[in-house]
Amino acid sequence: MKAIGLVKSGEGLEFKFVTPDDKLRNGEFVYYIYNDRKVICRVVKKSPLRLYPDIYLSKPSIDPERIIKIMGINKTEFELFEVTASIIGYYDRNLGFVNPRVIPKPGQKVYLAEEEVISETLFKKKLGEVGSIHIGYLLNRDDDVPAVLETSSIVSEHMCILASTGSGKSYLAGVLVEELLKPHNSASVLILDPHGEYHTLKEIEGLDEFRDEGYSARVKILEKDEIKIRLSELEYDELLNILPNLTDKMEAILNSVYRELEGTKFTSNDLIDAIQRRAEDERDVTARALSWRIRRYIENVEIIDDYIHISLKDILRPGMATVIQMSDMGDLDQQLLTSVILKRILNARINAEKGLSGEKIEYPVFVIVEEAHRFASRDSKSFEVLKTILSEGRKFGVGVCLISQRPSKIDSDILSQCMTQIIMRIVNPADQDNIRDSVESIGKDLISELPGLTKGQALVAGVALNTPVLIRARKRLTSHGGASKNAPEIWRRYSQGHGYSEKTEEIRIPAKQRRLFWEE
Ligand SMILES: Nc1ncnc2c1ncn2[C@@H]1O[C@H](COP(=O)(O)OP(=O)(O)OP(=O)(O)O)[C@@H](O)[C@H]1O
Repeated sequence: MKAIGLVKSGEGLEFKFVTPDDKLRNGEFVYYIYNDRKVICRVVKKSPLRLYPDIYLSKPSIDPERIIKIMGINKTEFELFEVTASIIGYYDRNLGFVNPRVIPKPGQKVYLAEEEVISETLFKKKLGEVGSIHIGYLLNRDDDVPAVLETSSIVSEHMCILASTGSGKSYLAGVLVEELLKPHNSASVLILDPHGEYHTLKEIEGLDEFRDEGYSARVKILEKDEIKIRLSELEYDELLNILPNLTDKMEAILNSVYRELEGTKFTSNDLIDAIQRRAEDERDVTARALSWRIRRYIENVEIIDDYIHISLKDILRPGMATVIQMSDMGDLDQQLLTSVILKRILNARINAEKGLSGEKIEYPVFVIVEEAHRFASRDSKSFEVLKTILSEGRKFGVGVCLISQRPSKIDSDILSQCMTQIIMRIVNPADQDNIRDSVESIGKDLISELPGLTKGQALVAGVALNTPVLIRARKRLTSHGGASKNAPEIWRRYSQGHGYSEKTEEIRIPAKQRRLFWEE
């Protein structure tokens, strides 16, 4: 235990101490002793104790240190810092952080929190422990002090990764999936990937870190043609959403035929036949117009099929991540698919937990939704189901990680249910305000760090750890599928006649993995 400074004064929940340590940074953790307990504090401000008089600084050609020497002033005074620290509290296993409400006395020693103190107090889980996620390292340390999240908290109480574009969100999400697929988690993960950034996770299958006795993590990549939703699985509102400009009369007919066929595995022809049966005669304009719309629109939505249906058991399994690549789909298809899949996952979990009949998934599931503002805004077709999962999913073990560069577009009720937040560099002022409002647990001092973060750095807060920390993401074990393109490099290769090939090797999907659906 080595003291780094002595307390100067204090008030309320903050105190000041003086230190010669020029490496101590904002956000760093220090402690003082109270009743034999280590009271953890966060450095929130640091400034030189004594400033050089302006006159010394007016001549850049003369080193101010020389002037001080000539004048016989003690130089060390100018090398001391006054640091303001905010008290977090001592850590109690049952109560969490307890603020002793006693500020340290002037002259009392302040210590830099050692790695063991940090891992015991800031994080709920130890590195490599069952149910732990090694997300990165503390940002304010030169040495690698691991930052660890608790898996069960993110699955039961959801999380979000928010940042401006290019800040490293999907890179970090890749780290998260890697951790979830390590043997000590063996999670069941589904990734809804609208940009095709996660296929490189397939490399996991070739790495030793994801194997253990009897365990070997799997990653499935599903492309557009491999994903189908049976028409009869759509709810009435979803069906209505696909058919534009229905008159009231058409809507009334559609509603009544839907109710008639509900619960059966009906096809678009069954719908049309039922409409015709209701028509007054063969020339009934409304029935003909409605039938035409069904042929024109429903049969054109590529992911909807009369017979084939994606089987949840094929895509959700412990120790497996499935990436649904939606990059070749239109917006409507992406939202419908998200809505239907999430609804079925929730229902299958409810069925399993409550012992009801129907499709069941017996284990918790973690779903990563990239570009979440497109799926969790009020006008999205998948809004309702996401809202339900975010508010009720915890009871049934359906966890969600929302990833977005436009958090202000995500419905605030949904965002406020993400009880663990990873926030990276955010430049847009509207998004900064939105985060300040929706993330109560983070103090102003930490929010003010956001614009200054660089790629891969993040503020992590919420229930998966004991107190907010600034981190740098750990290095990925797999390559990153969303790496920024180096345009001049590519142009030069082309112009020099070498052509261009991505560095990342093509990820081969084994033939047996294509057997994903069942046909009835
Ligand atoms: N921790 C990191 N270490 C090294 N490189 C990183 C790290 N995080 C991100 N990068 C690199 O930065 C670039 C942008 O990262 P990433 O694709 O994760 O950003 P993003 O926030 O998801 O952007 P977008 O919103 O455009 O999808 C990539 O080239 C990635 O390889």
